[in-house]
Amino acid sequence: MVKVKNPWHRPVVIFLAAVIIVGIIIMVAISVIQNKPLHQKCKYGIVLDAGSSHTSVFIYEWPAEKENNTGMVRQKHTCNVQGKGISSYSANPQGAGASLQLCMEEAKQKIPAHRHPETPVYLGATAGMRLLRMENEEASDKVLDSVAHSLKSYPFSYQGARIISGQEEGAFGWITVNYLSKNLRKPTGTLGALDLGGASTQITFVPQQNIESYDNSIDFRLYGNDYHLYTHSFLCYGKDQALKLSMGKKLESTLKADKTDPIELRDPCFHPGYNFTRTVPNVFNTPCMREMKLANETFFHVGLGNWSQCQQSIRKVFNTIDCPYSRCSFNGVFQPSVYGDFGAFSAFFFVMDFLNLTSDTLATTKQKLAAYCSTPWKKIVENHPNIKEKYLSEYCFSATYILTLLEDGYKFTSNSWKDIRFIMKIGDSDAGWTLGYMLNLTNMIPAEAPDTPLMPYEGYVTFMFLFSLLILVLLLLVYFYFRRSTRTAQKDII
Ligand SMILES: Nc1ccn([C@@H]2O[C@H](COP(=O)(O)OP(=O)(O)O)[C@@H](O)[C@H]2O)c(=O)n1
Ligand SMILES: [Ca+2]
Repeated sequence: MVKVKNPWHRPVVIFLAAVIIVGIIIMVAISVIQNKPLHQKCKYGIVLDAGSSHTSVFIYEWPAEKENNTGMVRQKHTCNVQGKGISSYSANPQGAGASLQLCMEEAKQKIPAHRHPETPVYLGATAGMRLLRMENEEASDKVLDSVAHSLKSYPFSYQGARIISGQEEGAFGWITVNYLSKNLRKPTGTLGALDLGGASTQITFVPQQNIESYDNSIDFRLYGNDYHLYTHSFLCYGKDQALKLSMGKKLESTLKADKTDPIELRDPCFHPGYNFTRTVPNVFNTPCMREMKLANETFFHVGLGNWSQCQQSIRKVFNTIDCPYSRCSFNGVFQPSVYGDFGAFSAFFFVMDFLNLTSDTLATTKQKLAAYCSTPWKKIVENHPNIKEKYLSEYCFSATYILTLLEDGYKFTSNSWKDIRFIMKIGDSDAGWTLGYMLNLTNMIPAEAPDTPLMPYEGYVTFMFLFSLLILVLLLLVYFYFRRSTRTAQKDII
């Protein structure tokens, strides 16, 4: 028996296999490290939404190396400032700045200290401050100075405190919902935006028809796509101001019909059994209405709980007769037909969600709301002992106002009603104008699409892993094949 030994081939194969495996591991490790730092570096931004009813502080966060990709910015934290909106500090402007302290201290805790100096902070004030500016410009300037002074005292990068326009509020709300829905880099349609505040309401969408009025048209180029938007903001048509408009009209007609003392305002939008004493200036203290010559007179606000009469009374705050264009929403404002899906957020969501009316047909919504409005006030209070009576008493009015605004104002039909999605958040982030505002001011939405890698990061890692595995299996197969054929050759020789 002659045994032929090949003294070199087995160690060589093992050595080669080891080198290749180690090579692959190093290659994968390097590509992982190169594409994604081990510790994700985040950047931050702060936006204060100074609304008519309250101020909220939003902290946003995004991975530092991906800031130009759609959908990468997320809401890290929100803080609700105690007390009312900044416009309520007109008689005590210092109080406006001081009111922000607790939430700004919280922001200091939430954002890593080494990022503070580069973190931009913006304050945008909306309809409450627009109204204050109309009423008393000096007072509104003092309030803005006060909040600016307060924000500058923090270690962040202060970028300004200003009253944003209604067009900006509408357009940035639209950018937010479409950015969060990742609609902006896809050929698919976009989501219209419906925002209901306390003092104004906005409608923004990509229409199919021509926009006949210059004021309602906004053009954007985002990620290489052109968007031609219709937007309008109705000042005084937020739900709190609309309540004043509507009560004012009812009070006027009550006074015309019957001058008896005491004045009793019989209101179909409030529950049966509801009875509160109010003063006339309490209803008329707004630039949205001309003053009534009834200084300090009190009246009884008495609920009737009749939904259809309530809707009739609300219709009176919309002028749907005069229209200088081919078509209008109301008050002579041009509006093309609503088109596509809509996200309805802020008070649209809060009110409809509270009443469990976010997913019914228009007809069912009306039926359920009619039943709710006719529920006695005593029962409503019993069912919700933890909610402030002021808020609780207004849901029937607010929801009826929402239906009337959407149907009679914006001309949604029972068919297009199902295109409205009542939403509060998309993913982790609230729907609202603040995110869009920050994305715009930090240039995080480029006009042209940024260069994209051939493969997304996750796909790349998976690909590398599977590819390495394949090479390994092939190597093993070759090794075993080689070993078997050597053994067979050895046997043959034996
Ligand atoms: N949980 C909440 C929070 C706010 N809201 C209402 O949502 C509206 C928010 O308006 P806002 O303060 O943003 O006012 P604008 O300046 O946007 O008109 C107010 O009418 C609040 O009463 C609500 O109904 N439920
Ligand atoms: Ca708002």
